[in-house]
Amino acid sequence: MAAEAAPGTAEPARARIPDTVAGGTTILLNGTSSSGKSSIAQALLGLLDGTWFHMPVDAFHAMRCNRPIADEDLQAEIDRTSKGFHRAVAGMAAGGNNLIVDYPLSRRWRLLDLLDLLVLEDTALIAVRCPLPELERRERERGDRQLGLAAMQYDEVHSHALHDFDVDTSLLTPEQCALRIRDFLSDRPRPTAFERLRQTLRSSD
Ligand SMILES: Nc1ncnc2c1ncn2[C@@H]1O[C@H](COP(=O)(O)OP(=O)(O)OP(=O)(O)O)[C@@H](O)[C@H]1O
Repeated sequence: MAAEAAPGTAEPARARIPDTVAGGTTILLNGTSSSGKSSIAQALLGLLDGTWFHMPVDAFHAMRCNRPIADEDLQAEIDRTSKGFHRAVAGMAAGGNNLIVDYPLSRRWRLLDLLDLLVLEDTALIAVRCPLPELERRERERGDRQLGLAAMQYDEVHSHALHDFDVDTSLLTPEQCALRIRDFLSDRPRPTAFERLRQTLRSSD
């Protein structure tokens, strides 16, 4: 696809930043590794009206150079990438884009940071749930994830308890989950989970 729809003006003084209306929707799929976030995101891309972007945090980790990282530096490296990812998501949303964000809130600071960056009323927080034995079965079957990763994330990922909508991928296919999320989006209650979480988790600020 062309990167430009039509040539822009060559005259710098006449250049204008396009007035893209913000107010797109951000769907945040929060679940452990192997819970089925990417599969649901792919199904949603084919289902939702309008233009949507799938933003998985994995794509940002994949951009990193291959230089080895010392064990003691690994967490700082992951945190830096996560922090940058949050701001990239917020930037795409600020441009007026609709987003499907595929991301485990496996550390509390990630949620707190996103509560400060995203437009609370435009964000739909979806819990992608799956029982641990099934997650471990998927991990073994796919073979491309560290064994035990889902178990490590399991307790923290949904620990703030509050979401706008839940799906259980041990009971539904990705397509069924996507259909339910689409139906939920067509009539979203307010305040959103993000609005309520901001109120409770940030009330001491
Ligand atoms: N609803 C489902 N029912 C059965 N299997 C599923 C379902 N959703 C995903 N899977 C399988 O589980 C595995 C992980 O799926 P997926 O990559 O979508 O998860 P993920 O949450 O994005 O994982 P990660 O965060 O590790 O990238 C895949 O092998 C996929 O086929």
